[in-house]
Amino acid sequence: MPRFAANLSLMFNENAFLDRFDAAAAAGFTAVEFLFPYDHSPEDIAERLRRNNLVQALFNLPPGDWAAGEKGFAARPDKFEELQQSLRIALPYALATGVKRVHLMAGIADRNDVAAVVAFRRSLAVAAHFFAPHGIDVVIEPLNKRDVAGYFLDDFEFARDLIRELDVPNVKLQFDVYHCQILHGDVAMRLREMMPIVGHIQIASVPSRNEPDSEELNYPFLFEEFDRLGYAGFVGAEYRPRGATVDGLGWFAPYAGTRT
Ligand SMILES: O=C(O)C(=O)[C@H](O)CO
Ligand SMILES: [Mg+2]
Repeated sequence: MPRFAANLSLMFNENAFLDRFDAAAAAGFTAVEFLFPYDHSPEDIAERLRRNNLVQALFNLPPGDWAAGEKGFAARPDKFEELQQSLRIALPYALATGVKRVHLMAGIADRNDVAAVVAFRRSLAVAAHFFAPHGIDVVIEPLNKRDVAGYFLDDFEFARDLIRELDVPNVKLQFDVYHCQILHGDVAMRLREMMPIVGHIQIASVPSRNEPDSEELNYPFLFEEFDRLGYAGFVGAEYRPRGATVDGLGWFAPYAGTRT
C-alpha cells in the first residue's frame, strides 16, 4: 500500500506553514514533504514533525531567488559556489528532520549546452558525495516546460541515462507522474522501466494539477502498480487542492494512517 506524504507547499495552505504539519497529521498523513524549509529554523520544523509523529519524506535544496524565477544552480557553470553553499545551508535541516532524500534542482539552462551538462554532472556528483556520509539520497526531477519554461532537466530518459552513467548509489530519480504524463505519457511502462533508480514519486491530476482523483490518469491503477513494482518509498501528494484541502481527501481515505 503506498505511503503518501502531504506536500505542505501546496496543501493545507489554509494554515500558516508550521500549522500545516498539525493539519496534515489530523487528516491522517504520516509523512510530509515541501519545497523549502528555509524560512523557518531546523528546530521549529523538527518540533512540528516530532509532536505530530510525522516523517519528513523530502525537501528541496535551496533554489536561489525563487520569486525572481531561479530554479536551482546545478546546471549553471557560473553558480558552482552557490551550489556548494546550498548544500551547507540544507544540511542542518536534513539532520534535524531526519529526511533521507533531498531534491537537487538544475536551474534554467539549455540541455544542449555542453557546459550546462558538464556543470550538472559535477553538481550532482558533489551533492551526492556531500550527503552520502549522512545516508541521504540526492534526487533529480525532470520538469515539464509548461510549468517551468527553460528548466534544464526536461526529459526522463536523459535523467535516467545520467543517473546510470554516474552510477552513484545515492543519486536517484524523482519520478513525478504529473510531469511524466505531460512530457512523455506512457507512465506505467516508464515506471516499470525506471523503478530500479526511483528514489521518490509524486502525483497530481493532469492537466489541472489537482487532487489525483480525476482527469487523464487512472491513479487507483497506478497506486496498485507502485505496489506491484515493490516501491517502498514515499508518494508525494504534490497537487493544488480544488477547494479546501480536507474536502478533497476522498482519494486518500483508504490510505490514511499508513506507516509501512
Ligand atoms: O515542480 C515540481 O514538480 C517539483 O517537485 C519541484 O520540486 C518544484 O518545482
Ligand atoms: Mg514534483
